[in-house]
Amino acid sequence: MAENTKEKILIAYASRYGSTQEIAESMARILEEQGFAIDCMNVMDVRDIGPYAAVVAGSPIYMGKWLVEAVDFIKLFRNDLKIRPLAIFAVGYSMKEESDVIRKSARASMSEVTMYVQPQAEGLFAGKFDPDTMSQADLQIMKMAGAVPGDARDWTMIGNWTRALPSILFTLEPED
Ligand SMILES: Cc1cc2nc3c(=O)[nH]c(=O)nc-3n(C[C@H](O)[C@H](O)[C@H](O)COP(=O)(O)O)c2cc1C
Repeated sequence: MAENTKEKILIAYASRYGSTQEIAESMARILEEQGFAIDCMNVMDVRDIGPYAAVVAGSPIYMGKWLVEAVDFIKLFRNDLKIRPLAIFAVGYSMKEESDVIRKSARASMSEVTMYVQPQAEGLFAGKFDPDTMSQADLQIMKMAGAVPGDARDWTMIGNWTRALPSILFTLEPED
């Protein structure tokens, strides 16, 4: 049983086909095991940031950008997010391959967000392409991009990033 602080953390995600939701839920389980109280919910269901000591917010990348509801969430709550620790993460199929160019373009998907807030941690995770769950329009785009179906989520990487969060988010500022 973890003996950590009982700080309450919000994990807010956007997700069109569920793969980012599953990543958020796995983060929630890990942080709960560490003793935190977690609310994990879609960004569209968040009404108030007030009860939370810290926030983790994530979105899949579509056409190089976060989903609009995730950006709207950050914009709407930016004043509350500025005064508490924040981590953000992006999920994209391109990240199944490791390269500086890919990481750079994935980080660029968060530039709309980092215009408003300054997160203490940023995560970039590979996502999932499941043709069976996708709209025809989205499927066509993925096919045109030459994407090969598969689940590239790296649960070890996601777990390691999540386990490191508390010490990053709750590091006390030195007193002067
Ligand atoms: C229409 C479309 C556009 C996409 N654009 C990108 C992209 O620009 N960069 C990227 O890395 N992944 C891209 N992806 C892949 C998604 O980010 C990936 O499948 C992700 O896991 C989906 O998350 P979700 O299941 O939570 O919606 C795209 C997928 C679709 C269907």
